[in-house]
Amino acid sequence: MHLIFHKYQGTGNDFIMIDNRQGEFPKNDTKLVARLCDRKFGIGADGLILLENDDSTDFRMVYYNADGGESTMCGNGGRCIVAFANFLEIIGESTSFIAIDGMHKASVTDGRVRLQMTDVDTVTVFENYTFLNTGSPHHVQEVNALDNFDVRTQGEKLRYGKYGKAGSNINFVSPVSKDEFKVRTYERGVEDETLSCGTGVTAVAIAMHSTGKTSGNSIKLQTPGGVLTVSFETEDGKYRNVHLEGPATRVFEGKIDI
Ligand SMILES: N[C@@H](CCC[C@H](N)C(=O)O)C(=O)O
Repeated sequence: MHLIFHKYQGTGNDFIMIDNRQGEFPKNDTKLVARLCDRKFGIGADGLILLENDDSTDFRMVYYNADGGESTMCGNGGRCIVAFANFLEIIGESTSFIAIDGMHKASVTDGRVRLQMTDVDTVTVFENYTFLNTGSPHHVQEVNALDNFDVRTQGEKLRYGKYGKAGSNINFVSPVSKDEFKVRTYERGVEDETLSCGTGVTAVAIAMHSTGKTSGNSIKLQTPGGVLTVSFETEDGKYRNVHLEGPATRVFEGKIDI
C-alpha cells in the first residue's frame, strides 16, 4: 500500500501534507506518523498535517508533531495548509478553516500567507520569562548571544523541568531593534530546535509588547529559517486580530510505501 504526500515548508519549518478528504489515512497510527516524519527512515518533517472536509468552513486542519502525537495549533503549518488548499484549488485567495484551536481566516498571495491566529487574553509575566498560549503553549525568555546559545540543551531542560508531562515549546529571544527580534525555538513533539515556529514567534511578539520591550504592533521576527511578521491590536491588555505572515512553499510531492 502506498501514500501520496506533498511536502511544504514555511521559513524552514517543514511538513508532510496529506489530502485526507476521502478519510483514508489511519489517524490513530502514531507509529506511522512518526516513521513518515523520520528524516532517515521516512520522508522527514517537523510535523504531518491532514487536510480534511469540514461542514462549515473550507477545510479542517489536523496536526501531528514529528513524534507521531496529535498536537495543538501549528502557525507555520497553518500557513502551509492554506498554500496547499490553494494548490488543490479548494480555495482561492482567501479562506476560513477549522483547526484544533478554532476557526482561522487567512489569505494567500504570491507565495505568502497571512493567517489570523487565536486571540490572546492571558500573558503571564515572571521575573525572567513570560508564558502564554497562542494556540500552543510557549515559554519566552530573553538571552544574550542568541547565535551561540545552546537551544537544544537549555530548551530540553525547561520543557521537561518546568512544564511537566504536557510540556511547552521554549523560545529564546534577543532584540535586534525597536520592532525586530531574533528568535530560536525548541519545539515540543519534535524535541529539538526547529528552524522556525509560527505560534512561537507570535508568542514572542506578544510577550515583547506585553513586557514593554516594544511598543509597536507590527513586529518582525528573524528565525534561523527566515523572517516572519506578527501584527495585532490591543484591548485592555488583551491581544486581538493577531496575524502571522510569511512565505509558505511547496517543495515536492511523492509516493511512499506504508
Ligand atoms: N511548529 C509549530 C508549533 C507546532 C506545535 C508544537 N510543536 C506543540 O506541540 O506545541 C508552529 O509553527 O506553530
